[in-house]
Amino acid sequence: MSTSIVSTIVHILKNRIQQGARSRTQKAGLFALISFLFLLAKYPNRAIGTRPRPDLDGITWKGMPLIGNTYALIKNRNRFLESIVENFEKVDRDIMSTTMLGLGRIIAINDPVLLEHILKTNFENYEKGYILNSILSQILGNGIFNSDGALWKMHRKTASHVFSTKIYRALIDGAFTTHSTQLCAVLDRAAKEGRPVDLQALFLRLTLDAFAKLSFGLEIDSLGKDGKDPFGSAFDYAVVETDERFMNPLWRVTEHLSSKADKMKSAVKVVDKYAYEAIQARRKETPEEAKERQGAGAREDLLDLFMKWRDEDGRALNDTELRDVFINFIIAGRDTTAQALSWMYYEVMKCPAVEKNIWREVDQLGKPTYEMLTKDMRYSTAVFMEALRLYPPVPRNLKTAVADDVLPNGTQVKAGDRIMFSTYAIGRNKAVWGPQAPEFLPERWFEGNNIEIEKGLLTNSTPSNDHVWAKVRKESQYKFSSFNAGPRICLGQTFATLEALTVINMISSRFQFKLVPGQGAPEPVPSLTLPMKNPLMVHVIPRK
Ligand code: HEM
Repeated sequence: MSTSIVSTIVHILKNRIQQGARSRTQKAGLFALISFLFLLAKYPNRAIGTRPRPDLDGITWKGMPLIGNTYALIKNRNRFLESIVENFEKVDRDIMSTTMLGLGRIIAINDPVLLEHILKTNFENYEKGYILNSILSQILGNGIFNSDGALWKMHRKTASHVFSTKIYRALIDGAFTTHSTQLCAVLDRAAKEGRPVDLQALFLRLTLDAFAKLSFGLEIDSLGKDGKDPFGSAFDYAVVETDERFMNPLWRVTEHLSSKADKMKSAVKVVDKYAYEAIQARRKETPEEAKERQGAGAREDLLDLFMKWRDEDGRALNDTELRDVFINFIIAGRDTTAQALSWMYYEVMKCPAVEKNIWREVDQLGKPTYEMLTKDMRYSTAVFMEALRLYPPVPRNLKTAVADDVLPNGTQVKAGDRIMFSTYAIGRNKAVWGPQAPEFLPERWFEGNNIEIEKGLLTNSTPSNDHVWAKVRKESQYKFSSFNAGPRICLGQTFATLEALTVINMISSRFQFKLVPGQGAPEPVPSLTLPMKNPLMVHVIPRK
């Protein structure tokens, strides 16, 4: 319906109201109709509340009256990431403007140059913002993922002290190896009993145990227990439900009308219990007990550091604030690495040449050490990076512009616009990664290999001797953005890589995995991270 027709109808109706006396109901009905038609005229192809943006005409994805692109985005919710990739390919551009109820104008970008501008060059202008904060705060509170400005700086600065080479060495000798050994025992048992296992669930248990111990001194021991993992189940539920809010502008109402609000509350309560127990236990600890826990190196964990923090008035963090630290770091430390390992092993199981190369590498190495993981496990590092490129555990992100800005390609951004970028889509963008972008090719990570590589081309070379394997390519943070980039780059990048390499070293030297037939290709479930929808069922076969 064209704007001028609607305006004429509105005009006629207005006159009619003024002309004759009407009953109250009639007046209300007419008023509602006029308001509706007025809105229709004002928002003919974009969501209510958004401004017309003729400057974005060339990149705008035309929407429906009043709701803009809301329906199209919700319709694709279950394959949202794939649809981003497809839409960018369809328009053959790396920028797109849409509007959505609740989120307003969203400018989606798919280009490392634009990403660098948002994440680094004009970093101060793009914040997480109010909408993101209100959606995430029930689970993440005001933790590092959900904060901006001074609060974010406090979290970042305090936490950064935990990530040092000294700690990494201790972790490889301790938690990483201990938990990987425990995982090997679980796999051993499954192999002996001929019982398939869910590899994704096991990786999640391993990373939860390792990170809870390291960060908050918690002994969750989910790997050692059979049956349900109460923390993991509650946490997963809360993360998936939280993500759903992005696609539902009325989530506050609909959650209350269904049983979701109560279920969400219960899930958060379960998660909180772990956090508060750890905090209480630490508050009760005597100086002698603290000394014993920290060991000879007086190593402080995350909880120690955040409990020691004081603002300029000497105020310490309260229990709720410490709880937020816990939850934010658990999502960072548990889900991401476990999901990356799950997607990686899925790809490895599909490609015997890659599997063989990993074996060649790990079979000539002994027990993991810091030097070995950082220098000698180059092929495995490439395999892990390749999995992160195609399956980034934080697959998309949203920022809000604080003030007007102009992107390097000339696109105008107005204050309040949202910028959406999907690391998943950038990782599959052929203009960025070459024609073989959608393929799993660890070889692309080696210097000297151009993008036209053949799968398994290097199968017959020997990883540690061949010059081709000499150095893993260091890509720009904006091209390979799976760990984010700029001032908010992932704090746990080295932690995650070393943990994953320890796991790969220890399990691939002892076991081969084979996909249980008939389960189909894994699909990601829409979430804040990138879990597989179904269990990743594998047969475990001892190698030696
Ligand atoms: C493969 C594993 C991992 C991947 C792919 C990954 C990726 C990311 C990404 C994309 C972000 C930016 C998120 C955002 O701003 O919304 C991020 C932030 C962060 N990550 Fe990781 N991460 C991984 C593992 C870890 C681990 C193991 C830790 C902790 C030990 C960690 C700690 C953090 C922290 C603290 C931030 C917040 C940084 C900030 O906002 O300043 N990450 N990570």
